[in-house]
Amino acid sequence: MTVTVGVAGATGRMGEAVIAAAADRDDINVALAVSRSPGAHVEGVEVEDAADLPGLLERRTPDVLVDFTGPAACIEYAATCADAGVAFVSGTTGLSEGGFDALHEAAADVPVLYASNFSRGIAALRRAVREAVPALDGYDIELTETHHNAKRDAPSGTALTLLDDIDDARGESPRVHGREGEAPRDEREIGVHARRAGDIAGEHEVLLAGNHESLSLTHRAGSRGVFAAGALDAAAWVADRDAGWYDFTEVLE
Ligand SMILES: NC(=O)C1=CN([C@@H]2O[C@H](COP(=O)(O)OP(=O)(O)OC[C@H]3O[C@@H](n4cnc5c(N)ncnc54)[C@H](OP(=O)(O)O)[C@@H]3O)[C@@H](O)[C@H]2O)C=CC1
Ligand SMILES: O=C(O)C1=N[C@H](C(=O)O)C[C@H](O)C1
Repeated sequence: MTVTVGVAGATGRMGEAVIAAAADRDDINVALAVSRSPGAHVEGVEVEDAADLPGLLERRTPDVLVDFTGPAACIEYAATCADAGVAFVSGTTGLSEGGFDALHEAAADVPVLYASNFSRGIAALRRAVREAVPALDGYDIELTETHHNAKRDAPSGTALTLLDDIDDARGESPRVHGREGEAPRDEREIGVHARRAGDIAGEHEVLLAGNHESLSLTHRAGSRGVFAAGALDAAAWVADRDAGWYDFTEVLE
């Protein structure tokens, strides 16, 4: 079965990667691409004006809209998809709690699949973290993420997901963002460090140290292609589901 997708944020780094990845697949057809900078062509696909999204969804009838934009656009497009009966897949990060509430509202009407990271390696890292944290009770934990110099949100969405995983595994811990001054670290705190440099696609390290040993769990994305492939796998998986909230881990089961 071929799944037809629309791509929101088509002129962005991820939008371009998604359209390029779709061009290599037989199971995905890009029916529509939008951004606030229409007129461009990405892999031969014409990028249209995001302001026309409601009408474009009605005329082109994609099965799924794949969104990599910014928080405001993500919330707006989720509601537009809910009105149009189009499934919504989003990897946009930087959403507030209210933003997630808005996505959950859309999930009452259409399938919504959200992931702060669409790489399989990060899914495996999350499992490893959930296993390591209780096994290394009392060890200090520090989380470091590194991304390209144009990334807007910090810490990354993936870092926030990993912090939630750590809280689930050992109870809520205070988060210390960067560190300066003279006080030693609190034994329960988690240091969170966000680095921005060059064109790094995305790196996350969870460091656990104590008892004269340390364990470093690290994931490095080699290119955005890895996220694009995961997002398209998610689009293909979610296209014919019932309305509801879905997670990338379900795609991988
Ligand atoms: N979950 C995952 O696996 C991944 C998630 N991401 C996340 O995806 C998002 C996009 O990242 P990236 O592609 O690097 O960002 P870019 O800035 O390169 O691209 C963003 C795109 O979204 C459009 N856009 C932004 N805001 C709006 C808006 N309000 N209305 C309409 N269009 C808008 C931009 O259009 P315009 O040209 O008009 O500005 C642009 O096309 C980020 O939140 C990032 O963290 C990134 C990689 C992987
Ligand atoms: O903006 C990016 O580039 C990325 N954003 C996501 C995040 O915030 O975790 C995922 C990935 O690390 C790349």
